[in-house]
Amino acid sequence: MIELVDIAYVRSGAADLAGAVRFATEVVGLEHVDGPAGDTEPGVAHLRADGRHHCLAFVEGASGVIASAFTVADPGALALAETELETRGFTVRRGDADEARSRRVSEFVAFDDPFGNRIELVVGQQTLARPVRFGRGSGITEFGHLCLDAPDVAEAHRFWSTTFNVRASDWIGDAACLMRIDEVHHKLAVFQGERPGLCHVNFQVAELDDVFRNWHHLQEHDVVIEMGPGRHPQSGAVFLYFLGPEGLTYEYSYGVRRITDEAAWRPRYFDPAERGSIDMWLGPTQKPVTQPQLIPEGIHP
Ligand SMILES: CC(C)c1ccc(C(=O)O)c(O)c1O
Ligand SMILES: [Fe+2]
Repeated sequence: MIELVDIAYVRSGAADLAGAVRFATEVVGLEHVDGPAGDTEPGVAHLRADGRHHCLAFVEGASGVIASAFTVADPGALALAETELETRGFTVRRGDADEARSRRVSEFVAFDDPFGNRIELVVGQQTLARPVRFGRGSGITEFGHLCLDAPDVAEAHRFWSTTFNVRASDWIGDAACLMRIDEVHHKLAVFQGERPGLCHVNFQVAELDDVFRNWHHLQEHDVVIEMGPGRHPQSGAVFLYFLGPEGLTYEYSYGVRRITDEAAWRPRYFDPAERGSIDMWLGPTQKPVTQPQLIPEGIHP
């Protein structure tokens, strides 16, 4: 069993790098770490939401998700994870020094989950001591969760829960499974989708008011709102999903549940056909747009 400590980052290709960064900073509110005072790496932009050096990196090139990353405790745990994955039949590749540097980690390995989502396990993710210089006052407090697509959600849960310390917190029938790796109701979700890809990235905001202020801001900037404002009965969070450039769906949410009594929690099964199973406020719901998984030839960017 491989112990994940936290989510680390999402790495995405961007056909229009400047446009993707502009949206992430001016609309979403993230910090562009490599801005005027930052260290620059040609063709790569790092976006920050919390203590992590970045939680989103755009790499100039074809649109699509390159990888979704999780931290493990230390180099020993990474070496054990590498062996464990290979024993289970996965092809695991060690990132080289330049790739690790670009990810601001000391070491990482990459493999594809059984559905073709590229996953990276990292150690030594860089923390920045200085406060986040948010691009706008959207109220972001942290990178909340990431959601992947898989054609068979039950099978995806089987993979994640038997390979990693990942537990189901709640199910939305065969449409989605919300999974935790710590007290937070979910840091990983899987949504049913034909092909691998990134369903969305989530950012927690400080106040309920932030969700509604952001909603107005998005509307003023003609951003496509995919869902919300609404409230998920699973985590109890008030949510807002919107579509950014490069086909990347962002979610703001406020008030995610923490599961503090691990022994007492039992996953619940919501019926996706029940109105209200995704939004307790009964607003219109739709599957967020998925950013397709890029299938890199040879070396991952
Ligand atoms: C619609 C998706 C999979 C979903 C469902 C529930 C929550 C939540 O309880 O917070 C999410 O964050 C989701 O992204
Ligand atoms: Fe979400």
